[in-house]
Amino acid sequence: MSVAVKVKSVSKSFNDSVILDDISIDFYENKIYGLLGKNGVGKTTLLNIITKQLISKNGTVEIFGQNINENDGVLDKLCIVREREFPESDISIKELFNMYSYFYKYYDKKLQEKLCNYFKLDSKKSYRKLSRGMKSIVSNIIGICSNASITIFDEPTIGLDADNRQEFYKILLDSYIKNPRTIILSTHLINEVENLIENVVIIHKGKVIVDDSIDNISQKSFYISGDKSDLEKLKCLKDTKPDKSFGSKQVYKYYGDINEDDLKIIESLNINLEIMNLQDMFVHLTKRGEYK
Ligand SMILES: Nc1ncnc2c1ncn2[C@@H]1O[C@H](COP(=O)(O)OP(=O)(O)OP(=O)(O)O)[C@@H](O)[C@H]1O
Repeated sequence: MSVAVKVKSVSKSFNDSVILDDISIDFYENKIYGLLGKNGVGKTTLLNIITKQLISKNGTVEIFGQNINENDGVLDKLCIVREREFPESDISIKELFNMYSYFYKYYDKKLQEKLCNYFKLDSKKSYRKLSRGMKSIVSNIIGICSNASITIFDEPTIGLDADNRQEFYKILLDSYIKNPRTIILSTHLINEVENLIENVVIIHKGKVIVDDSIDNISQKSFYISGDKSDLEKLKCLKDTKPDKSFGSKQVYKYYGDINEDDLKIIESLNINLEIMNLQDMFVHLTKRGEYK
């Protein structure tokens, strides 16, 4: 499997505040990634560096093995869309679509028309006059129809109602099945993408703290519950606090490998092990100190 985007030792600071600290990530070809992180962690900054809209202090970005600073041409393989991508000029939606269809070699005009009808988008309308949600729909149509080898959606469902959010993910998956490519979804709405993404990258405090497949992650993410006196015997929970306590019962969230000794204790005592969902795992790994 070849690497579509290679981020190697990238760092970025703004006004002496380190946002990305020596980050390295391989985004593989034809996989769907979830890029996750709390507000202000640097997801957009990273995407801007990958798309050369921002220069990093050090490190390199390669697209299909080509350094973006040495070969501008490789950026043609990449499409990034976000709600605020387009200037607030009086350009019509149709003109915007035409611009993109001209730029992307495999742009799917037929699908664009189908999606415009489906979302009741009048392409003669000025982009500026669209609602926030409709602007997101325009961006998403461009991203899907671009058929770019690497397509990046930065918060694609901002402003969309629940129905349109579901529809977007369905259409994206359908398009991906017909034409597999590397898709990076940067989002806060983790529950929505959990069944769509194959790999997860989590950025926290300037570092990549998780870069793994959903399958591997689900084998390491657990709710562990039982009697306090039994749970105290587990080494993996040492120095951690329970998430919930009810009388003598406790529930812990745990991310990591469980050693053989702990597994034996779990089996022999009445300790319950359940797979934790991605959102809870994310919150668990990125939680801040107690609010006082
Ligand atoms: N041009 C800039 N000048 C100064 N600071 C910036 C600039 N761009 C981003 N930042 C700061 O860098 C940090 C990371 O911002 P970024 O937009 O990359 O975060 P994010 O993870 O995408 O956040 P969110 O999820 O809230 O959109 C923030 O503290 C932001 O204020």
